Amino acid sequence: QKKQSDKISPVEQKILDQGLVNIQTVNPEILVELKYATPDNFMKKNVYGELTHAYLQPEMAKRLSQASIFIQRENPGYQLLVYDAARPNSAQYKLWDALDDLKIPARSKTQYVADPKIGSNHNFGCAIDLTVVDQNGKPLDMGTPYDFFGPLAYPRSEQEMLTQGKLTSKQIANRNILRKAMVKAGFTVNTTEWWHFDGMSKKAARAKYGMIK
Ligand SMILES: C[C@@H](N)C(=O)N[C@H](C)C(=O)O
Ligand SMILES: [Zn+2]
Repeated sequence: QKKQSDKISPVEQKILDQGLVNIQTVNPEILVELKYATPDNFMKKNVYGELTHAYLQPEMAKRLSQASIFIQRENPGYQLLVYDAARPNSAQYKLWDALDDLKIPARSKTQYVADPKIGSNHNFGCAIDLTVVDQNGKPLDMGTPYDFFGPLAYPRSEQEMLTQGKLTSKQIANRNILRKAMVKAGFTVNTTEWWHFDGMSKKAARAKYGMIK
């Protein structure tokens, strides 16, 4: 992973002013590759501008740090790699609109991107997208890439995918390494995205925190 610049941009200063923290200041062992701040994402463009660090609410960052410590203790050499954390609601609209270009039917859109009018837990600094890397810094094989929008990525469909020979037991075991650490730290699993974890319900996040615009 590339060394991130230490410079704090105005958009990031606003996020810090809302009380969020840079997760790498809480635990520098957590790796970050903010996909939406690069063209390497499903929209093939940077939609984050000068937001290049991963921010979370302090209690979420603390829990993520616990998950990282757990992963490293149980699997020496492995580390968490964060793909996304706090996401401005303005970017949520861009993700939502981009699903139309992928021809995702309107009725299925919320399985993959939360409706920006309601807001995603990412918009409150209470959700994380991440994977695990091995001792060589290589992401574990989870059966699909990040933001693969379809049943192969659904935790709820893993047994079916295994039976159909579309996922291997090793790929499911790799997902379980990530899930075990995140659940132990108090996060909940998303049924349609193996990489996405929530720290609380959307209702609770909205009641407790302000939206990142
Ligand atoms: C788009 C994907 N990375 C994601 O985070 N989806 C969830 C459902 C969200 O937008 O909250
Ligand atoms: Zn997510």
